Amino acid sequence: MRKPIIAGNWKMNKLVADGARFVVDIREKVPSSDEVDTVVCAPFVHIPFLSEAAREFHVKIGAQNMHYEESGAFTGEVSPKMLEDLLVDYVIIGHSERRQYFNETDETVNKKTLAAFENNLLPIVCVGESLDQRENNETMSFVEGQVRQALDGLTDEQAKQAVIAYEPIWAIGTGKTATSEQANEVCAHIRQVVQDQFSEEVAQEVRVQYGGSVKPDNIEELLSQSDIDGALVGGASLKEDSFLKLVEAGQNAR
Ligand SMILES: O=C(CO)COP(=O)(O)O
Repeated sequence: MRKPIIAGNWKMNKLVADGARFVVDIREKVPSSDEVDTVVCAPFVHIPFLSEAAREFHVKIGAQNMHYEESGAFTGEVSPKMLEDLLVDYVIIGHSERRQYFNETDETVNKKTLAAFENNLLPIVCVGESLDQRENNETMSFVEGQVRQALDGLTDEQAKQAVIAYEPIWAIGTGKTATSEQANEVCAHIRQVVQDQFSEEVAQEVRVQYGGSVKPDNIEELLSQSDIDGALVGGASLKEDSFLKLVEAGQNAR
């Protein structure tokens, strides 16, 4: 049985004091990580405080990006070693906003995914098609290509621990959620791709999240699907009460 994983992606929101208040407010209300993994993916400037505030509680802290090199002349970048040093647990890799606005490619996504494991970070690898691709029936082949390239070179043990977030671009921040059947169909396909690339055992363990306009009132339906193991949530993760409802749905989904 795969443990549900609910991750909030704050994107470029919240000042440090607001982020700090958020985690201090929720940390005692978050259920045990035996039941559900609860992750807050915050901008880098929040991370030193948040990882300290979350320690000894069941909130895990994630970054939203990183470089793949451990150090060097890469002005403005943050390395996986730096995140490991701050006891960060997860890192989002290849979010569609990074692919769209910051030249993230399948090749850099792969390098970052490998670098995450080398530095004791768990990657949340984002994949998903555009509206054009969906309308042209390219969803399955496009997502398959993204998954294969992202996970290329991982060992079976690493692939089992990876999290893959299926986020159709047309459903992000638009209020348009994929129907739970549409989302499940692609998540099941992703699992099949992982099975072909690695093994059935890996495919049964890898966790696949759905992301794109997930809210307290649609999450239960999404998590009731056979191949959706969690959610990666933007807008609805920014308020404490709404985020806690999402986490509660994750806890009840087991
Ligand atoms: O991009 C997302 C999470 O990474 C989804 O964002 P929304 O939940 O705001 O649609």
